Amino acid sequence: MFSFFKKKPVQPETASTLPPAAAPAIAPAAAPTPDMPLAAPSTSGAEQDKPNWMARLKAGLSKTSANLSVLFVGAKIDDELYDELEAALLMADAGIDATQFLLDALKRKVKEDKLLDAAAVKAALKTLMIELLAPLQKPFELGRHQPLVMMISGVNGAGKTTTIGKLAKHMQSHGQSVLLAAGDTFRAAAREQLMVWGQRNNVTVISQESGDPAAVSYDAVQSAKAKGIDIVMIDTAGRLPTQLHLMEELKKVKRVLGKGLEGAPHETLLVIDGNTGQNALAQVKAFDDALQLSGLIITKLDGTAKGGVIAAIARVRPVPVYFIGIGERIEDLQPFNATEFVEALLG
Ligand SMILES: Nc1nc2c(ncn2[C@@H]2O[C@H](COP(=O)(O)OP(=O)(O)OP(=O)(O)O)[C@@H](O)[C@H]2O)c(=O)[nH]1
Repeated sequence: MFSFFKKKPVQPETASTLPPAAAPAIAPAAAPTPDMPLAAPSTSGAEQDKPNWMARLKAGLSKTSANLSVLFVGAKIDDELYDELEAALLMADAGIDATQFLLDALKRKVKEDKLLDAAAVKAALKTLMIELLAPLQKPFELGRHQPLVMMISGVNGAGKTTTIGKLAKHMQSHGQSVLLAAGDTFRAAAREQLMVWGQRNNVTVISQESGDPAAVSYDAVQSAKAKGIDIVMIDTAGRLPTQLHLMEELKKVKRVLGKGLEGAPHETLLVIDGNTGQNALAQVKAFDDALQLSGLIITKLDGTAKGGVIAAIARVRPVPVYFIGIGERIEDLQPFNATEFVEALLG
C-alpha cells in the first residue's frame, strides 16, 4: 500500500489545514506572476498516481536501464555476460565499489543456486540490488515534532527550491500547515520565486532582503512556534562543497536552528541532481561530513543514464533517500522505494 508520508500514530492531531496567517516578520508578498512556478498544480491523489508513477519511473530510468536490461536477453551465463554487466553498471555510474560488490554476490549466487538460464540470473541480480538499496528506503514521518524543522541544502540548480514547493504541496494535502524560510539571502530572484509561490499556495514565507541566512532561519522557527505551524522548511542558497566559507555558513544555520528549538533541525536534507552521477556521490560525502545529513532527495532521475549512482550511495555513504524526482510536476516527486526502483531499472 502506497503512502507519501508516514504519520506518527500516537501523536495527537495538531495539524492545521488553515492557511497560516500573516506575521510581522513576513516580508511583503510579491504579486503573483506566471513565471517560475515551483511546481505545477496537481489534481490527482497519490494513490491514483501510483500506476502512472511506475510507468513514468520506468520511462525516466530508461537511459540508465538501457544497457542493463538487454544484457540478459538470450544470454549465456559466462564471463562475457559478467564483463558486459560490469560495463553496464559502471556506465550507469554505480561506481567501482557497488559494481564489484554486485558482481561478486551474483557470481556466488549463480554458483550456489546452480542457476543456468539468463532469466534466473536476472532475477537474482534484481534481488541483490533490492537488498543493496533497501537500507536507503525510509518513510518520511510527519507529526514527530511541532514544528518539524527541515533544513534543505545542495549545490546550485540541484532542484532545492522546486522540491520544497512540491513537498509543501504534498504536505498540505496531508493536512499539514507549512512555513518556508527563504534562506537564500544572496539571490533576490530566488527569494522572490519562493515568495510568489508562497502567496499563490497559501504558504507563509519568511524572508529578509539581505543578511544572515541563519537569522532568517531562526525567525522562521520562532514564527512557526508562535503560530502552531506543523512544518518549517529552510531553503538555503546553492553552494559547492569546495566553497568552505559557504559550508561554514550552513553549519551556522544548523547550529542556530538548534538554539531556536531544541533538536532542530529534525531533518538535514541534501538535494542532489541524479544527472550528475558520481559527482552527486562526492556531494553526499562532503555535505554529510559537514552537516551529518539525515536524508537525501534525488532529483532529475528522468532522462539520466546515471541513475546507478544510488547503488554507489548505498555502498559508500548510505544516507536514507526520502524522495526521488522524475520531472517538474508535483506528482513527479515520490518516496523512494527500493523494489520499485529496481523493478523500473531491470523490468
Ligand atoms: N527534469 C527535471 N527537472 C527538475 C526536477 N527537479 C527540479 N527540476 C528543475 O531543475 C531546475 C533547478 O531547480 P531549482 O529548484 O531552481 O534548483 P535550486 O537547487 O533551488 O537552484 P539554486 O537556487 O540556483 O541553488 C528547475 O528548472 C527545475 O524545474 C526533476 O526531477 N526533473
